[in-house]
Amino acid sequence: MTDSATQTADAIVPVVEPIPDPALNIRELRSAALDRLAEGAFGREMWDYLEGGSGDERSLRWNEEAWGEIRLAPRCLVGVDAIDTTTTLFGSTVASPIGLSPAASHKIWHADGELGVTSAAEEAGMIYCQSTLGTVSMEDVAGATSAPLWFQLYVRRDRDLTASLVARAAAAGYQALVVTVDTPVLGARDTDRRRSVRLPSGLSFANLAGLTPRAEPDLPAHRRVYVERLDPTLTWSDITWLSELSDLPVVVKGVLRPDDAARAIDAGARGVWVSNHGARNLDTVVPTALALPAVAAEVAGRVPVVVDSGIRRGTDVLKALCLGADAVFVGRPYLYGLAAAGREGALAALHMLDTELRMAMGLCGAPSLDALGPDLLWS
Ligand SMILES: Cc1cc2nc3c(=O)[nH]c(=O)nc-3n(C[C@H](O)[C@H](O)[C@H](O)COP(=O)(O)O)c2cc1C
Ligand SMILES: CCCCC(=O)C(=O)O
Repeated sequence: MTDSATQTADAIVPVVEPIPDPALNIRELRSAALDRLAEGAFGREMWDYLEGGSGDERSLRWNEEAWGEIRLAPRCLVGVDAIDTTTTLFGSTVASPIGLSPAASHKIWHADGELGVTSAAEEAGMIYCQSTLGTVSMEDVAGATSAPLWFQLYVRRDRDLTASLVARAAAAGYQALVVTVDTPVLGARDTDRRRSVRLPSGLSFANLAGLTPRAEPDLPAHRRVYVERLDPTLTWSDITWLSELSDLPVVVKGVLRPDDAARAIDAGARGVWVSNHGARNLDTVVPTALALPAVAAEVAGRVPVVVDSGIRRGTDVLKALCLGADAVFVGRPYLYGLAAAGREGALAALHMLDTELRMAMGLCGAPSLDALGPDLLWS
């Protein structure tokens, strides 16, 4: 037996820090993100901005629950030794139907920021959609990656400035213009309102650098950061204008109703994105798992249907594909990874979802995406 009193310091104090168990799933990555952010000066503020929903956060809970509640009816004895998840969207063939939803200001969670995340998307073979409100410019993102890129547009009141963003996205090689239509005004994001969410010093909205917007209404300081960047006058005629403005296919993000999906296509959109913005805007809004089937039925294959909000497992991805989505995007999951461990954490999140999707496809007797259909859902 060792007498602890005679042990040397080296024997008592571990020389190497214990390595934390790597997170195995998005829930564990979420905990890791929370732990890491809790150490930083503005960590709690940044966590609340990442995680929060609007109002009483009912839709935030529903989003995840609604995917979870759909039950699977797997086929057996199909032969699933080779699983193929490749798909083609707007002319680009990608390894996975999972994509990265646009999210503002990645650098507030980790210095790796947008470049780290796009590098992870490239390695995972997934589409990255950059936000208008990125902390790295769209040109710098495009110059640093060969990942397929889409550009998310917040239409500005100043249409000349808006048109200049679209022209830059086209010139920089983005492959689609995602127009967010579910945020004409800001919702009841109570935690952000209480904490006056703002960009930490040293960071800026790089796409908007040097652009002076037309004078906008006077707002209290805490509402300026985001509200100034929204346009409550947006209507369907703007979708037509945008779809004629460049060759970029316009994808309308934030559709929840079949009649709006039909109007989007009539207005010139070449893609429909079913989203409730991760329940960050309108509380008690329908979860996308419930909205998707009717939208997909209305679209009927005329244009690609994308879905996001509440996807946390490969089984959620599989269910969305069975319900008619052509691609399934995630927001918070890769941001948890980014906040927990920068580029490597974001990559871990993408690998988790990809691995789980492949497992679910194998277990459901669906070796390729075209084998996924509503018959795999228990009714
Ligand atoms: C922190 C954060 C910032 C976001 N910023 C944007 C944005 O700039 N533009 C946009 O269209 N959507 C934005 N979204 C919404 C996402 O694109 C996406 O619709 C949502 O996160 C999907 O839900 P999920 O987080 O449950 O996956 C943001 C979401 C989060 C969590
Ligand atoms: C005004 C919206 C700011 C970015 C965003 O879309 C989000 O935080 O969800």
